[in-house]
Amino acid sequence: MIDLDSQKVDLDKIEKAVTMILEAVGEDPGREGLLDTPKRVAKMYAEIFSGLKEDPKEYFKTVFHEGHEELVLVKDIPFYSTCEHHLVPFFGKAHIAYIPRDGVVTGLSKLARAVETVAKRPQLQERITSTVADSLMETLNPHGVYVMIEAEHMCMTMRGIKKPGAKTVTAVSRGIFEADDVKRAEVMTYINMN
Ligand SMILES: Nc1nc2c(ncn2[C@@H]2O[C@H](COP(=O)(O)OP(=O)(O)OP(=O)(O)O)[C@@H](O)[C@H]2O)c(=O)[nH]1
Ligand SMILES: [Zn+2]
Repeated sequence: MIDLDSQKVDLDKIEKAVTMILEAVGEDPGREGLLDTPKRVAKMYAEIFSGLKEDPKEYFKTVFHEGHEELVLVKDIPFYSTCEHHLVPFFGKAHIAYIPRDGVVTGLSKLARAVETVAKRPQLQERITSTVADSLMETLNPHGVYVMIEAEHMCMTMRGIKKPGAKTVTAVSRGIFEADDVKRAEVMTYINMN
């Protein structure tokens, strides 16, 4: 499904950059505890940015014909992403709803896989929200898609304005959810339900 050859990340380049950062902040990259750090960080970046060369739309090619034309909602999907402005984490939960057209549904896990792929890039919360919604609209052509993401940004918590606990909510409505206030209110009720 995904071309693994295109996944190559320049680990050596990251290692050199991390060594330079350590030197620049006044650390000694040669001390015992830091010896393997550039290598570890390179591996970590390859992992947390692995979504850059993946296409979330690929997942929605797994479809079933179920005759179900009512709401499908997968909620509370945990995710971890990286803020593109500061390269520190932001994390939270994604909720994805859609109303299938002609009974075409995708695998439930594929919704979570799409979030995972899109989150594993240098990101903005708004872009994760709209990319997931648009990928689903473009592949499944459902009557509508509603995506809501709630997250805490470490760049607002551990540095800068330092407001731990502040939550950012982003939501995107496509298709019927844009036009139909009742449908949108219904899905928001389900998302807020325990
Ligand atoms: N819209 C949006 N902004 C984000 C996201 N993640 C981080 N930011 C913001 O990006 C902005 C970058 O602002 P700058 O003034 O360029 O950078 P800065 O001086 O480090 O800003 P402060 O965080 O206010 O200290 C900050 O306001 C962050 O809160 C996100 O997912 N979406
Ligand atoms: Zn940030």
